[in-house]
Amino acid sequence: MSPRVVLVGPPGAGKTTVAAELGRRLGVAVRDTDADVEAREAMTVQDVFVTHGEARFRELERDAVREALSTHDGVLALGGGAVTTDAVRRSLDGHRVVFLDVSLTESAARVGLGTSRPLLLGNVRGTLKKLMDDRRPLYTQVATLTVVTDGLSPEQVADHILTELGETT
Ligand SMILES: Nc1ncnc2c1ncn2[C@@H]1O[C@H](COP(=O)(O)OP(=O)(O)O)[C@@H](O)[C@H]1O
Ligand SMILES: O=C(O)C1=C[C@@H](OP(=O)(O)O)[C@@H](O)[C@H](O)C1
Ligand SMILES: [Mg+2]
Repeated sequence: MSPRVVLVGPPGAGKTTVAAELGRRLGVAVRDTDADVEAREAMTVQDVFVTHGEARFRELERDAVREALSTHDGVLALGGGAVTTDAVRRSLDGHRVVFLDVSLTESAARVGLGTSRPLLLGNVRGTLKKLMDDRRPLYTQVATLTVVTDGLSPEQVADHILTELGETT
């Protein structure tokens, strides 16, 4: 069993939102590894970071990705930092992986000043810039398709992915 498509990309790229749209269009189930970690730990991602630290979050995330890649056959959204874990990148080999790309300006606007992304607390734009610069090679490495999402609605992003993947709904 393998997901129909896996979405990667930085915070604000629209992974969670576009996964839901793709799931609706394809009529398949949707999973998000952040939600899987939250369900397993019975706390928010933010609380996992505060209580157990980022290293523990990355282990839980790695396990959630492995589990979803082998048991889920719908659409799968990863957290933005999942690709920083070597084992996650290796596990994505052979899967259909879409990199949702986004500019710093648009990502910062989408993420806003909300506190739900613990890594972005404080200087949102500066932290996002460093994180996007550092991770770009990793997103590119795992992706089988890249979609630039600036100026597109989630529905338009989903359209584009379905067309590129040769899926008709
Ligand atoms: N293509 C888009 N255009 C405009 N806003 C978007 C788009 N995709 C997502 N958003 C908004 O940006 C925010 C972050 O989206 P989300 O799906 O949580 O991103 P991610 O999971 O990649 O961090 C949400 O408020 C969402 O409604
Ligand atoms: O970029 C990151 O390291 C993170 C992104 C978040 O997911 P989204 O990319 O869905 O916001 C979430 O996994 C956590 O806050 C860490
Ligand atoms: Mg998300």
